[in-house]
Amino acid sequence: MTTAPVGSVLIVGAGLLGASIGLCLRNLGVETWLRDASPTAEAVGEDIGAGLSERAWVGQMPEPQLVVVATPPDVTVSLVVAALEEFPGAVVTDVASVKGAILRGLEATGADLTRYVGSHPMAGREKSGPVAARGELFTSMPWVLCSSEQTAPSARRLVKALAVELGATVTEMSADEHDTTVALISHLPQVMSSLLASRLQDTPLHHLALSGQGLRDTTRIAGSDPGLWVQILTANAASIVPALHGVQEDLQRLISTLEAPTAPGSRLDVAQLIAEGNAGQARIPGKHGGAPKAFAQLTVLVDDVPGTIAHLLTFIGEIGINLEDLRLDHSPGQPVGLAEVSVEPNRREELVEALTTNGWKVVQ
Ligand SMILES: NC(=O)c1ccc[n+]([C@@H]2O[C@H](COP(=O)([O-])OP(=O)(O)OC[C@H]3O[C@@H](n4cnc5c(N)ncnc54)[C@H](O)[C@@H]3O)[C@@H](O)[C@H]2O)c1
Ligand SMILES: O=C(O)C(=O)C[C@]1(C(=O)O)C=C[C@@H](O)C=C1
Repeated sequence: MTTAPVGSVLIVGAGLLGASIGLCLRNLGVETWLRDASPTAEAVGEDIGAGLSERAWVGQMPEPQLVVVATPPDVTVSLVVAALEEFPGAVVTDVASVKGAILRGLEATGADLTRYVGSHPMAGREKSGPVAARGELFTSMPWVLCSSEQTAPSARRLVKALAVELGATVTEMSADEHDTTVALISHLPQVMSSLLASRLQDTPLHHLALSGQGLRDTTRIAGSDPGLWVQILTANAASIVPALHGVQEDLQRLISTLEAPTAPGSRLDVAQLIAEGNAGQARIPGKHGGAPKAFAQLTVLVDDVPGTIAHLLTFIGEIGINLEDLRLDHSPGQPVGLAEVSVEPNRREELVEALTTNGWKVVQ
């Protein structure tokens, strides 16, 4: 990709997102520098191989071709403006989870935004900081680009090339369309997960010990950073509130129905509500951003000893079957794990046979 960064890249904010971008760029051989308000985050970023710490290499950082601001949303406007001023030859992007408030904040400063492109990788984790960074975080994940009326085509091309180089799939839309979209597909899930998990605060531990995968699936992102999410939710409140009203209506409907569960029509109403969930869930696209696709699953029993999962994955690769997804679980109190493997439906039978013939125990 000829338009990908060939000069150096400066990442401002060496946390989860910044260090993940750095790890990936370094793997691609791009000279990458890290700047963080926290000296520790900057040093850890360098230690994990996400880039060179500006503090540790005083005066040695060249003028970057691209600056990526990967800090919390509430400091993003001032850092973008500062980067545009400090590096007059560089394109500047940010990766904040809200785009409208940031664009309006930037416009209000009167800064020349021809070299600025807002962006948002739709990939992340419920953890913060450089230690949680992953070089492959963006592989096959969507990355939204929000150019403004002022954005120069060359700036847009460079940031698009960055996302593509990091393995992401680029979608372009206005900042406002972005914010309405993420209110439903990212911000509402965070709120629902947090509200659900908050119900567990007083639950006795021996009750929680019975939790199955359902609770884990629906509460993973409840572990997210409150400091970051207070900024995201308040900055996008105007788009989130209508989505919350929709949930409120459905909740009220369910409460009323379950208050009279045997009344005529109640069972149908409950079934309808669950079916509406089925219909929504089936519309979520699969891997690679393609059309929704149902993969076939099978569960393999794996000994809880080092290297077993690696053996299993190598075996699947060697017989020429593409692993579409993998989920690991543990049998409570047992020295075995359960590896749930997803493959193309037409390869499932072949895989089950190959695994069983070669001594693996397929349990489902
Ligand atoms: N966490 C996610 O899943 C995710 C996904 C996509 C986008 N984002 C966006 O990416 C941005 C960063 O999120 P994160 O999860 O990496 O957070 P993080 O807390 O892991 O990292 C943020 C880093 O920014 C640094 N920082 C704060 N103020 C600074 C300043 N004034 N100057 C320089 N550095 C400063 C912090 O010290 C920290 O190291 C946010 O805007 C967030 O909305 C997050
Ligand atoms: O997987 C997760 O931990 C996330 O929720 C990441 C997620 C998302 O909603 O997809 C969360 C917020 C970001 O702005 C982008 C990505």
